[in-house]
Formats: sequence, structure tokens, C-alpha cells
Amino acid sequence: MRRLVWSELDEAGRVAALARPASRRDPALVDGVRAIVDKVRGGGWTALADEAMRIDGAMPQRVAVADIAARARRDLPPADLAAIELAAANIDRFHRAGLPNEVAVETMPGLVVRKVWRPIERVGLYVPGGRTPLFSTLLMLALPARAAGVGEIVAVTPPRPDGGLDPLVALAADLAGIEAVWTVGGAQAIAALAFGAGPIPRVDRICGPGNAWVAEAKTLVAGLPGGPAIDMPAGPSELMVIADAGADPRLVAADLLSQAEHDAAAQVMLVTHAPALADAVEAEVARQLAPLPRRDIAAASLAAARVLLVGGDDEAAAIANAYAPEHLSLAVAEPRALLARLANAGAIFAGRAAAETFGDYLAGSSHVLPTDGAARAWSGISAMSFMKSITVQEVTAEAARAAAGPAAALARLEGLEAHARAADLRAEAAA
Ligand SMILES: NC(=O)c1ccc[n+]([C@@H]2O[C@H](COP(=O)([O-])OP(=O)(O)OC[C@H]3O[C@@H](n4cnc5c(N)ncnc54)[C@H](O)[C@@H]3O)[C@@H](O)[C@H]2O)c1
Ligand SMILES: N[C@H](CO)Cc1c[nH]c[nH+]1
Ligand SMILES: [Zn+2]
Repeated sequence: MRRLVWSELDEAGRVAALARPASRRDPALVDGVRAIVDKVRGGGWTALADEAMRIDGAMPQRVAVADIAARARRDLPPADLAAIELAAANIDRFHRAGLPNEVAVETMPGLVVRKVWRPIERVGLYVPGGRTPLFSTLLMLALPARAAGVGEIVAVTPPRPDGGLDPLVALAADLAGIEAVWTVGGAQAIAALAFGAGPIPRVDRICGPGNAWVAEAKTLVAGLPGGPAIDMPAGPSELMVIADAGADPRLVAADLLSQAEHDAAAQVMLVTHAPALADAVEAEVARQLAPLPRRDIAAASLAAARVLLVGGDDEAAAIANAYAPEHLSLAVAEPRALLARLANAGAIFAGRAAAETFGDYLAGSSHVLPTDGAARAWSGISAMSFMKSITVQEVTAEAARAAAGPAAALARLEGLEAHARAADLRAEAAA
């Protein structure tokens, strides 16, 4: 981990200290994604099958989940099944509680403006699965989508090395009421969801995280004519930990490694005013890294990790707000005081007992969160990600008479005579 003293950095040094790993937007990757998307968009199913075979060595298949899920239920140790069911129940409860309320305001006597919410008709869910199938991500997407009342869910995930569907992804899908999952991943899956490919229908919105290929493809298709909406930029994982002198270096190191193990392009940061804590965390990271099964990935990620030494809480909060991390852990004695100063993060873990891993699996909030600084303006997945609001105007004759004059005046001030007449005629019709 590279250690930097914040007060010694000039502006350029600070920007560099908070830069995301360059590998996330490697020009070759961007060109590669564009080529895949163009090909699938133009060539439909045949092109999709070609790309899927070339990149992942398997034909996309629609796999019905019921039988695989039933087998997984039988084979899983009961405690593991109970853990999955606990996670599903917490996620479902949290997201149902967060469903938006309708609004109705009588802005003038007899003129009521309402805001009603409707689910998006058809959504695509991307469940990452290149290195390890993230069945938890399926729950984090599908349960909020179900709570929102989405009509049709098209779920995709990369194939296993044998071309099949991971049993735990099938089980998670079954728990969330999804009948089938397509075994296709990467930029080619995003292109298929965006524009349709044979039996894979185009969707209105694509939600879900992924590696740099997936994240780049989502941003690209959202900007193309006729492309779908997307949830947010959600690429390789990030964690910033703000720790005080009393933080437990073992816990801080464990949390940093938990996100570093996701991807060589994941990024972790430690922000502290205590050099002795920084020393202890670095020693712990080295000690805990060695026995990890994914130590090579975590070690590659640690190359872009930073330790930032700061003067105190004000500087730490300013750095967090500038970096806008996907995950922000507050390993401090008084997290509430710090929380009040924080504005930009996908999810915050407040206090020493709060664990990013709890958020990844079972606290109830979705772990699908904005990365790459997008938390400055975007939120993580919730039921609202799968809904849109529509405003409705209801007007009595009396209100029409009262509103017509001012509305016509405003229209004439803008030089829009047809608008003004539409208002005047309402007043006449209501007379
Ligand atoms: N931001 C979030 O909310 C969030 C949540 C969960 C996971 N994640 C991230 O999701 C990612 C999961 O990554 P993953 O790789 O395991 O799975 P993935 O499903 O995102 O990507 C795997 C696919 O990428 C494509 N791909 C990989 N290398 C390629 C290449 N050289 N050329 C063309 N295509 C290529 C392949 O089609 C492969 O199937 C990690 O970066 C993790 O940090 C983020
Ligand atoms: N930390 C990831 C989001 O960046 C989500 C995840 C899934 N499984 C484990 N972790
Ligand atoms: Zn994680």
C-alpha cells in the first residue's frame, strides 16, 4: 500500500492519490467493448453466440432453475441454506419498507397534483460470475425488483467453465421467483439485453454490477440511440476505511482484503491520523493476505491501494467526499459525529462492529452500489431503481377558471400563443 501524507501533497498529488486504477478504463478494453457491442447490436443472436463462444467458450442457454434449485436445497448443509434464506428475508424486508409513497398536493383550490409510482415493465439483471458466481448479487437485484412489482425480469450470468449454471445462482433465482437464467456474461450479455438478441428480449433498464468490461458496456449502451436506461456505473469494488488510533488493525486489514479479493482492479484505501495504526494495518494486511485463496487477485489490487495520513476528522471527511467511495467504513469511536459530515458514498458502515461483509450479504441493503466516484450523484439499488414516477393533474372547473389567466399570461411572456389559447379555452369551457 502506498503511504502518503495528505498535507504534503499539492493539488496534482491529491488528484493522483484519489485516482481509480488505470486498468478500469484501459483504451484497449474500451475499444474491445465497443467492438463486441457493435457486433451483437448489428448481428443479433448469431453474433452473440459467436462472441460468447470466443470469450467464454459456451453457447448462451436459457436454464430453467426449479430442478437445479431443488437439488441445491437438498445438497446444501442446513446452516448454509438458512443463511441464504436469512439474507433473502432481510433484503426483502428492507426493500419493501423503502417503497415510495404516493404524493398528492392541492396546489390551488381544486387543482390536485399527484405523483404515482409504476414499475418498469421489463428489466435485465446482470449477475457477475467470471471468477466466482455472485449468487448474493442476484438476491440484491431481484428482491428489490420484485418489491417494485417489475413485470418481467431477464437475468443473465456468465456460464460456468462446463457451460452450465451455478446451482447457488439457480437457488437464489428460485427464492426470488425467477424461473430461468441466461448463461451469458460480459459485454456481450449487456449488448443482448440492450438491443435484444434472438430469444433474449431487449429490456427497458439494465441493472447490476460487473467487472470493467461489464461496467464499460453498460455506460456505452446507455448512451446509444435506442439504448436502455442503466442503474448506475457499478464496476470493480472499492472500500475506504477511516480509522482512529483505537481501531483494531486486524479488523481494518480484514475489511480491506475483503474488497481487494474481488478484482485486481478493485481499490482499497485507509485514511487515518494515526501513523502507528497505519503501520499495524499494513503488517496485518501482509499477514492475512498470505493464506487467502485469492491472494493473487488481492495482491494485484493492493498495488493500487493507498494509506492517506491526515490531520484529523475534517480532512478525513473531505477526502471521503472527494473520493466518493462505493463503501465507506468508519472504524472510529464516534461514528455519528463523522457521519454528519459525509455526503458522498454508496454505503456507510458506522462503527467498529459494522462490517462491510454484513452489507455484502445480509444486513438488508443492496450491495449493488456506485463506483468510480459515481456516488457523488447516484444511489445504490433500491426498489425505486425499478420504478418510475408519473405526475397526474386533476382539475375542477373552478380551478380551471382560476388557473387559466395566470397560465395564459406566463405563456404569452414566453411568446407561446398556442399555449395561451389552450389555457383561455379552459376558462371559457368552465364558465
Ligand atoms: N459495484 C458493485 O456493486 C459490485 C457488486 C458485486 C461485484 N462487483 C464487481 O463485479 C466484478 C465481478 O467480476 P468478474 O470478472 O468475476 O465477473 P463478471 O461477470 O463481471 O465478468 C466476467 C465476464 O467478463 C468478460 N471478460 C473478462 N475478460 C474479458 C476479456 N479479456 N475480453 C472480453 N471479455 C472479458 C467475460 O465475458 C466474462 O464472462 C468484480 O469487479 C467485483 O468487484 C461490483
Ligand atoms: N462487495 C461487492 C460489491 O462491491 C459485493 C459482493 C458480493 N459478494 C461479496 N461481495
Ligand atoms: Zn464483497
